Amino acid sequence: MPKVLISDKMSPLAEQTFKEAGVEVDYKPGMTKEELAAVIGEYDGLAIRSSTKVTPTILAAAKNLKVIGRAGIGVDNVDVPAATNAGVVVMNTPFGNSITTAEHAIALMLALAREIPQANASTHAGKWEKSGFMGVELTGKTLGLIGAGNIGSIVADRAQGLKMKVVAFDPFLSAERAADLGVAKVELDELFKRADFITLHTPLTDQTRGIIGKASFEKMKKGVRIINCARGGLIDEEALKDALDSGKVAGAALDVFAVEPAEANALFNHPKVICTPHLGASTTEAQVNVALQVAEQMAEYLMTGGVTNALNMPSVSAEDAPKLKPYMALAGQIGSFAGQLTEHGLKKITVEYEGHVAELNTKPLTAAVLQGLLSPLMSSVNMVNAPVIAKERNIDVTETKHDREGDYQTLIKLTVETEHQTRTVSGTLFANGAPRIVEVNGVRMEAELAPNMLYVINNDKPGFIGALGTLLGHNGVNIATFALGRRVEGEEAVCLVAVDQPIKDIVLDQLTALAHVRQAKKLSF
Ligand SMILES: NC(=O)C1=CN([C@@H]2O[C@H](COP(=O)(O)OP(=O)(O)OC[C@H]3O[C@@H](n4cnc5c(N)ncnc54)[C@H](O)[C@@H]3O)[C@@H](O)[C@H]2O)C=CC1
Ligand SMILES: O=C(O)C(=O)COP(=O)(O)O
Repeated sequence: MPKVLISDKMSPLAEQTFKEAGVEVDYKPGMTKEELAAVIGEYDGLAIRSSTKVTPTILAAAKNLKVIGRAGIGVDNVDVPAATNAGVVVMNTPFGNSITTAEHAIALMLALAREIPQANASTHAGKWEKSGFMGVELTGKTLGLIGAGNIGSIVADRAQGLKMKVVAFDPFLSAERAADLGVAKVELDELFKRADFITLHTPLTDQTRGIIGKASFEKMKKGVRIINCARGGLIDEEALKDALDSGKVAGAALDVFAVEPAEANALFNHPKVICTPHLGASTTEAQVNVALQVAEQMAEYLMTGGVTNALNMPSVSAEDAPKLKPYMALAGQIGSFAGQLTEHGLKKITVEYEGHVAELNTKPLTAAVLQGLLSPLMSSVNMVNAPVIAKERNIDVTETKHDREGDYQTLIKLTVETEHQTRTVSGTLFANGAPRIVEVNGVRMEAELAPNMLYVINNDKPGFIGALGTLLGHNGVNIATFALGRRVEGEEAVCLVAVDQPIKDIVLDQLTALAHVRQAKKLSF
């Protein structure tokens, strides 16, 4: 039974959902990083929010880990490239808390406009400062939206309900989408120039870190108000403090901070700053959504291989997972077959899908082909990291689907180009789901792959098969199945032999020395 650790505070529904799906679960929020490193080796899955930091050290200790599930959106607390290299799927729940977070941004904008937290504190203190809190109206004001994705779009919609004009900067926002949202797509400097309020809704990346800094404040309107419910590192906090002190910025509302938990911060206690402790996603509704969804997604992956909302692997629906399963085995075998024969640097890999298989989601199959192909050549390759490894090594990977009717109802063909040669191998599935190799280097055959196999290229001459059988027999190796094919009579032939005993190197040397043998290799599956 797979075992999952929930290491951040999460709705009890997550635990319940795991149990109902047949997954063992431990709920231990608030562990130190040392405590986490000490226990993570026991688990197949790790469910987190934003507190747990999944570092390379944690991943190195996570010997059994297969999936990390983020009950929420941002995964900047997970070293995703390190997880990918370790073959761990990272998934999030991209929509479960978006409405709630957008509402928090709107709430902070209203609170900023009317200084509600400050007025509240003053009134509780018995000061009755009626003239001390002169606010501004939102109606007719311009809201500058940095990032118009899921949350930014909801903020734009709600802001228009408040009769604001919305301008958006998002390099990936199309003109059509901007028109649908009713926002004006602008460049960042133009946004700074026009906005009365600015709200941030981008992930924290190398491009967005410090997107609001010293130089940006100089381009803004005097009296601008800034809201950040995305990630702390997006704003240079020191520069913001200076801009608040100079009066350039009239107020800032921050839910997120460069360092969290933020127990000390240059902006704390500033009279123009409103703070909440990363509460954007903290509503009953959002926490139910993300807890249920993350547990369902993780359990599905661990129990069926279905993949939803993964950041480092193609999706596989629960419906597709059983259909893909026999093809995964075939794809892996074809890849492994070619990989075991590869002796030179890989340049180009083409995977062609024909017939029934072409109607399926072939992305995971290509990943399985790559895993099979690269595994004999390097250690620790799996479906998650194989496409990344291929890319890092400049191996050109192409996937093609053919509509055409071929000789087989379903076929996967792999072409591998190395610095020295091109090799092909094709396979099909029989009606019972059993994989068969049906072509090698243009030679047709029908071979079932077994744990111990011999691959021989020989001249198509009388006497060869007899000599091979005699040699194996003399060495106590029993032949289980024998597949043979050739393109042209008397020329090159390919022979695939399944044997019941592993073949010793000395037998392979004798075989290579037989007349008419061009190449002989042991293969294992
Ligand atoms: N405070 C909180 O509790 C919560 C914070 N968040 C954070 O909110 C942020 C936004 O989340 P979503 O809207 O769901 O993400 P999303 O992925 O749907 O949208 C992000 C948008 O940012 C845009 N973007 C990327 N690079 C950009 C750049 N250099 N300049 C301008 N725009 C850029 C993208 O094109 C995309 O449209 C994330 O950082 C997420 O972690 C999300 C949920 C709760
Ligand atoms: O979903 C996100 O990106 C969030 O920032 C929410 O964080 P949390 O789960 O509340 O710690």
